[in-house]
Amino acid sequence: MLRGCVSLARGLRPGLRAAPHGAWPGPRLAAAPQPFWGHTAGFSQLGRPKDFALPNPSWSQDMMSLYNKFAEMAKDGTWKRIPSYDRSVDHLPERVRQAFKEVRQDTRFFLRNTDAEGIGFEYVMFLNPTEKRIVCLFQPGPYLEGVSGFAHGGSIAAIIDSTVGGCAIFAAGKVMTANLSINYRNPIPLGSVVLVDSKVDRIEGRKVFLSCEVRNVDGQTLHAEATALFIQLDTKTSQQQEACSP
Ligand SMILES: CCCCCCCC/C=C\CCCCCCCC(=O)SCCNC(=O)CCNC(=O)[C@H](O)C(C)(C)COP(=O)(O)OP(=O)(O)OC[C@H]1O[C@@H](n2cnc3c(N)ncnc32)[C@H](O)[C@@H]1OP(=O)(O)O
Repeated sequence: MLRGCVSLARGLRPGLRAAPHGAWPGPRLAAAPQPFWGHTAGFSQLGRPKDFALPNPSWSQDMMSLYNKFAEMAKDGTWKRIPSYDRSVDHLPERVRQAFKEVRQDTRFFLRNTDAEGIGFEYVMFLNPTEKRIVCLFQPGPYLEGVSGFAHGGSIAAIIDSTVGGCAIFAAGKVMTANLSINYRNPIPLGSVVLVDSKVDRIEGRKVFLSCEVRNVDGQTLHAEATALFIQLDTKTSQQQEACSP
């Protein structure tokens, strides 16, 4: 099974290649609380608060097996684990966060909206900078229920949006989702593990086009497939591989 997972992670999307990165505040948001994911620039975790994208006791054997496999592949730099925090601003490198000292303190990143382990979004993302691709290992907990026993479609959309969003940020800096189109093919059982495999297809001016597949661990079941369009908000901050620097 694990072999299947790895081949899935490596070869699921042979057509998908390459990309850079970035983040957000848009012109229309200038007067609003500053959004920020723009800086792909540093998936760094120096001096950061709790990193949620690390194993915890709620992770199933499948989740751990996949995590260990990707961690192994990360040793040569092919893949990079993306740290994950409970506030969006904490994803920014220190030098960038300094500019956000005035942002409100009561916010919470949607996918990390609970401290309890295992009941909500359990996930970890790995970035392949060369392929401009992010694979997210996702274990939906019981608080994500939609149809009895299965993950709510909105929660699936959220994890897809964030995974392709990570790719778009990496490729283009400050971005926002303009379009997300999802075909739900098979329900995702709560507590199971799926791979959300996303990549940048192409960039045309400010438009970043991406695609994504959600499959089970052996790759045989397609749970969902999606396409997305992200719009780059600030071309001046566009960066390419800087985000990959440690
Ligand atoms: C969080 C921590 C991150 C840390 C980073 C590292 C860690 C990575 C890990 C994890 C990453 C997590 C990432 C999360 C990701 C979540 C993202 C969201 O959910 S965003 C919320 C939902 N989206 C909105 O609320 C947008 C609302 N819409 C707007 O604000 C605007 O419409 C916007 C900015 C999208 C575009 O507005 P304009 O004024 O800048 O640009 P215009 O001129 O309208 O469009 C530009 C071009 O794009 C086309 N376009 C725009 N929208 C389109 C659409 N829906 N479909 C097709 N084309 C569209 C237009 O036709 C135009 O094309 P022509 O230049 O004329 O060829």
